[in-house]
Amino acid sequence: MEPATVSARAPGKINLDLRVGPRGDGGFHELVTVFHAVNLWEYVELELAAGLTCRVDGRQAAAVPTDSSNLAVRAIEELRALTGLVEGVAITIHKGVPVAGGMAGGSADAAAALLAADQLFSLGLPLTELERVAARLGSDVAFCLTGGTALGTGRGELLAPVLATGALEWVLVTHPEGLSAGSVYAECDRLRGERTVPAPQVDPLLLGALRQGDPAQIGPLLHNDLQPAAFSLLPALRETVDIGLSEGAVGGLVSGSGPTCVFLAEDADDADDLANVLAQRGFPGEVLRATGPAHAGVLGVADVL
Ligand SMILES: C[C@@](CO)(OP(=O)(O)O)[C@H](O)COP(=O)(O)OP(=O)(O)OC[C@H]1O[C@@H](n2ccc(N)nc2=O)[C@H](O)[C@@H]1O
Ligand SMILES: Nc1ncnc2c1ncn2[C@@H]1O[C@H](COP(=O)(O)OP(=O)(O)O)[C@@H](O)[C@H]1O
Repeated sequence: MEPATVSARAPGKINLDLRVGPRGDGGFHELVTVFHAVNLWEYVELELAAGLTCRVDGRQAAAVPTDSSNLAVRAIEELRALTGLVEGVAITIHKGVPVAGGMAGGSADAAAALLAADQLFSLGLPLTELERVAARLGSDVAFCLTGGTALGTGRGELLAPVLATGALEWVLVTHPEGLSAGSVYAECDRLRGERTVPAPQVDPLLLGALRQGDPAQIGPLLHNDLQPAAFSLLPALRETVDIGLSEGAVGGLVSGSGPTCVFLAEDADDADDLANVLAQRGFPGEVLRATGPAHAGVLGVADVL
């Protein structure tokens, strides 16, 4: 008997290093990025049902579409096209990652839906095949299938492991206004103007620091080429980053296309202290604690038939 319900979870991410090359012909930019998943989770439950439906609850759920533009719905549709599946599925998403926050929450939903569907329908697809499907859904989806700490190249969808040790302790400051990745890349292009942009390269010092697992070394090496564009579109973010750094973070920056700002602390106690201090500063968004690396996975099979 096939299980009737399967749940999976996938983490949100921070870009520890995001190097943006020139805009390519397809409109996408060549990237080199160090992805780092943290324990803010997207939970996706799939249940055998008639038709394909989607329900969303949790953080900022009202801002998430439930129609065929939802990335988890698109993930199931892509799998159906690939495998010839005809069964219907009811999708329930529980959001923990800020929406349009530069932390890949929608991508995590797509990734968790792929992991759960593979189990629900006993597809047994290899990771490489799931990554191919993921890449058709968005640049960050392939990383969200596994999480951890990884090097992304191409549009961000080509992955290689990064040798990283230890846990990293983060404080996150969200922003109530979302930023779309497309508009931030466009702003990055506008700010660059006619300047020649070199091929992107990861900072080897950061890779060395991650191997050591030393936050004090890692902090000053955090880098995001999209940060000036995010500051240009939402100037208040500059002050948020400055405040986090002045309150004792060992590093801080905008995550991906923003607007979430992330701060690295020396250890868990320092991160708790920093979170308490930042919570008093009256930012318009939330102050959250997170730890990385975090890993995606199928949670459990509930055989309710
Ligand atoms: C900026 C990053 C950094 O990890 O993450 P977020 O901040 O969105 O989480 C990613 O590159 C975003 O990935 P994702 O959000 O999956 O983007 P996609 O849906 O693939 O693309 C949305 C739009 O972003 C732009 N885009 C995306 C990836 C890339 N390498 N070059 C681009 O120029 C394109 O304009 C594209 O139409
Ligand atoms: N399952 C989903 N969860 C969140 N957003 C989604 C989802 N499916 C589609 N979207 C759309 O994608 C946009 C960006 O999503 P998200 O992944 O949260 O942010 P980011 O690209 O900044 O990491 C949202 O504004 C929303 O309209």
